[in-house]
Amino acid sequence: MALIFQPRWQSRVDAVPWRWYLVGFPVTAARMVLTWRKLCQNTDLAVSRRPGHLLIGGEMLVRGSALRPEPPRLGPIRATRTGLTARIRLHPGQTPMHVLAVADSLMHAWRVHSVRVISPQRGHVVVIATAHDPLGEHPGAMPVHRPRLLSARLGRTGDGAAWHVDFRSVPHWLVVGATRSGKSNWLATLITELAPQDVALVGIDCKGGMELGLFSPRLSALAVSRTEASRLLVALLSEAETRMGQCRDAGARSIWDLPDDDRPVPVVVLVDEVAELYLTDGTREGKQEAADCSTALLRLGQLGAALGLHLVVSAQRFGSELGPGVTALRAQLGGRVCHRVHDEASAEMALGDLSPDAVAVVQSITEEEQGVAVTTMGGRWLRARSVITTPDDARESASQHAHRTPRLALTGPGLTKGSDA
Ligand SMILES: Nc1ncnc2c1ncn2[C@@H]1O[C@H](COP(=O)(O)OP(=O)(O)OP(=O)(O)O)[C@@H](O)[C@H]1O
Repeated sequence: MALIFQPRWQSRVDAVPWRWYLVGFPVTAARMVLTWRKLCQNTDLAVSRRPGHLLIGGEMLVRGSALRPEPPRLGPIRATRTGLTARIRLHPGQTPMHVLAVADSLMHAWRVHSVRVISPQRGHVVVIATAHDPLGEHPGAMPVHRPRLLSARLGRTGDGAAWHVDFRSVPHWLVVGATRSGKSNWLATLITELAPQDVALVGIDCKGGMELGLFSPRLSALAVSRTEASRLLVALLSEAETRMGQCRDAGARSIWDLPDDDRPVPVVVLVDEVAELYLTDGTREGKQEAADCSTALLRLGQLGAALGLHLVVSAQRFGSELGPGVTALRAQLGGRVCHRVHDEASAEMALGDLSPDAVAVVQSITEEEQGVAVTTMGGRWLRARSVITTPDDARESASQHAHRTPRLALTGPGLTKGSDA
């Protein structure tokens, strides 16, 4: 394999979107200035002013400027890496909602991919335009970065920023998507990002371990059937109780308040296709196992955040039809990622309780947009796309970081230990 060394300055220069700065931006800015008056007239953003002087005599005489609708003042237009920003001074009586209402017209007139409107100061709005859909391109490899513990960079968001998942701020996640929508790739990217960190990874993959088995060397435990999953979840609950006792003895409210040397390793529990845990074969044992799994997952969701036990649950559908406890578990999974889904109900289950607007956006994701998802971030929703992690990348990362796999006292009889799977 030939290694090509590239100086750091050169990679920085290559990363600058020169074409946009030199050609795209000047053309778009000129288009904005030239079409501004007409655009405002057509969208009712322009308002008519009274003429300057009005004099009425015996024989009527009217003086003053003709009634000409005045557009709001378009301030400086600045280029950004992904598009541009422009400041607009509103007329008296106008609010940011007036500009927001015509965002679609701005998008078409300026020929940009999307337009957002924010109001950093009363009487002004800033329009943020994105030139091209950053999620439409192949996401490519992510630049090397030093992740914060329990944080992972998964790809890019629709406004061109890095897509981060941080378990310290959002402890549990639900990942929904139809088949071939990109859920497994998302999980694989997450695991690849967490693998170099001092974190224990535990897998539950009741489809025989076909997805998470790739990461066996880096998993502290892997359950590949519902019976194993039920035992593993019980073992995790007893780990939660041990941690609770440890925190209680030290007078700490969470493991993060414990001294560094005493702090137990954070655990991320990854559940691939959670429906497999809930579906029963009708037997008494099957029903009992499903109920045990449901209760244990719910308790982990309720207790885990402070104890460094985190859940990532992936599902094609995640609704009350799976069984009792699902809606309560969903309420614990504050982080949401919803890929393309088959029906509105699935989008509603994933995002409806957090953001009704996002449900419509999920339904616009096409089959070609594999890996594109709508996610919640800092109280708002965003479109985002994960980078591609191939099975080879997954295997390589797992074996490269296998030595970091913490030993947890979780493996009971019948449980598949990660490195033996
Ligand atoms: N971020 C992405 N960008 C481009 N292609 C992607 C992305 N994520 C996934 N894909 C492609 O989409 C296909 C399906 O992805 P994946 O296996 O992750 O879907 P899935 O939702 O897990 O499907 P299933 O439920 O059937 O396992 C793969 O061929 C993968 O290469």
